[in-house]
Amino acid sequence: MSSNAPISEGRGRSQIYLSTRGGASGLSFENAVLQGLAPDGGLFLPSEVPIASDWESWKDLSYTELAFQILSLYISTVDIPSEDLKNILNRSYSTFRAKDVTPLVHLKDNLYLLELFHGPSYSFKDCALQFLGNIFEYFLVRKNQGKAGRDRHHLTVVGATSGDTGSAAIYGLRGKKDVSVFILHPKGRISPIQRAQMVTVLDENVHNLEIEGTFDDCQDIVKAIFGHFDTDSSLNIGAVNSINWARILAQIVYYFHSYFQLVKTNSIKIGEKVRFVVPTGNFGNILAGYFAQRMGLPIEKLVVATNENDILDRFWRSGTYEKQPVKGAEAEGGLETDGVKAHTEGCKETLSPAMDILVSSNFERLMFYLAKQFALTNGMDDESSNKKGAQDVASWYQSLKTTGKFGPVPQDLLEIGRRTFESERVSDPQTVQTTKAYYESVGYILDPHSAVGVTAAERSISRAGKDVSHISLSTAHPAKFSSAVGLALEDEKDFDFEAKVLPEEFRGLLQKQERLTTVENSWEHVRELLKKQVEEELKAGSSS
Ligand SMILES: Cc1ncc(COP(=O)(O)O)c(C=O)c1O
Ligand SMILES: N[C@@H](CCOP(=O)(O)O)C(=O)O
Repeated sequence: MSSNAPISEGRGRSQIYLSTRGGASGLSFENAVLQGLAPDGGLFLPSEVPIASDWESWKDLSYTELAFQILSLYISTVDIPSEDLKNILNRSYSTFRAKDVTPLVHLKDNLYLLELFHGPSYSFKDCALQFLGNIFEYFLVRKNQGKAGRDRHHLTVVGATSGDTGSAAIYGLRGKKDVSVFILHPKGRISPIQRAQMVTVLDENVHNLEIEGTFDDCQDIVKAIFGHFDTDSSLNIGAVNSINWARILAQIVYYFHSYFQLVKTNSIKIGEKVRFVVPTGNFGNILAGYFAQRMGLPIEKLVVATNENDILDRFWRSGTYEKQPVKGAEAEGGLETDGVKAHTEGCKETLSPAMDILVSSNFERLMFYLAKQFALTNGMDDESSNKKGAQDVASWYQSLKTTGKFGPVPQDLLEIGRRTFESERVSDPQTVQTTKAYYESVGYILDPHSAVGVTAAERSISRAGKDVSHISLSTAHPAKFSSAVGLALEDEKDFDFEAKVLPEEFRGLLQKQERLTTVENSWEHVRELLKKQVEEELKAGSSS
């Protein structure tokens, strides 16, 4: 394993972090992870994407050995010594129910499904959040050695969820010392099981806040809190959403792992190109695929699969990134879902609620790279292209904030992106149809997000042909979305949700004791609540 990235300051440049908006550079992995969001509102990125020139030699590694090889390219041994990183990875994936961590299932012909939901909370978020929980703990233990009471570094984690990040983060951080966790979710807009997975966790360091609004409102509140936190505050705010670089990093692993699984079953020869299809909301999962490709994995295309909240699909078609109210549900034969069926302020409630997102955080990271590559093709050197990329991103995101849109971006820049990305928009009726079709033809029960992906994969196959293998990412277990799955399969003769879908862990969950707070849709309000609660926890901690 090696990286052809040049070395500076004794580390690979891929182990030093900068902000997409140019306001921060030279950060260590530890600082990038603990800060979460850059002070200029940008997102952290490695200064360079490492090329793994001998990635093929990783073929027979176990999931955690592979994770170690990949993560070592981005984390210096100063940040985490190798033995410690290996231990953290072993612990993070020991909680998964599948031996392979992320098994690959053959659906039909050249279509494979990558099951990412075998972690504790039954969604793909566990693949990164078990790891993030453990590295937060690792950094805190190191910082707090020999310290007591108020001198200890306390991390206040604030996250927004449309249903899955919340429970994965809570499971990764519950009961951990020196951490308080606050998770914001949109009231009535997540499935009953997703809600119960969060609000029935009664550990004292876990706080669920429900907001009258959409996921984007929750995400905006989180970003505002990061942007406005008083510098003299005792609170060190940490991020669990995919704005945190560690989330993206850990997700790169399963792109390589699933590729090797195809090689090992002789479905492809090593070096052959494949397509990945990714149900997309905040653009974190598919961005990890982009890193895998840049590192050398033979990916022909990454297919973005959106539901009817389709800002990304519209971007790939037009080059303009624009928040826009979607048409009425009735116009497309919209269907009642796990929550409310109406849509407010442009965000429609669909059968795949975790993807009901208007603005995709991580798209900013991709835009940085596209702007940078565009600048390189125009003759700029590496340093100037970094500056130009950051300037473009800062101005696009300023425009998004003030006008609700940016673009159209230059056509040549869009074409650079289109070399790697394609996109598909999948409606609710199409999601239902695919769920039914796969149940009837191969007996597989897809969750609605994975059904969005498989629908997009079928369209991609019709373009790319039968010779290109497709790996479609399955992002959640169907039991989390009983109404949507029931809606698709209720007429099937032998379908029995309780017997065929519901895991033991979910039985009785909806009847358990709950703890949550309803909060006004205002970041100032949430900040005050946070400060008060953390102060109480710190007082209790220093007196115990
Ligand atoms: C089940 C499920 N599928 C897909 C997505 C979209 O993933 P991403 O936000 O990484 O694009 C999410 C959440 O974001 C999710 O919870
Ligand atoms: N779908 C997510 C939304 C948050 O995305 P993240 O990947 O940025 O944490 C969820 O389920 O919460």
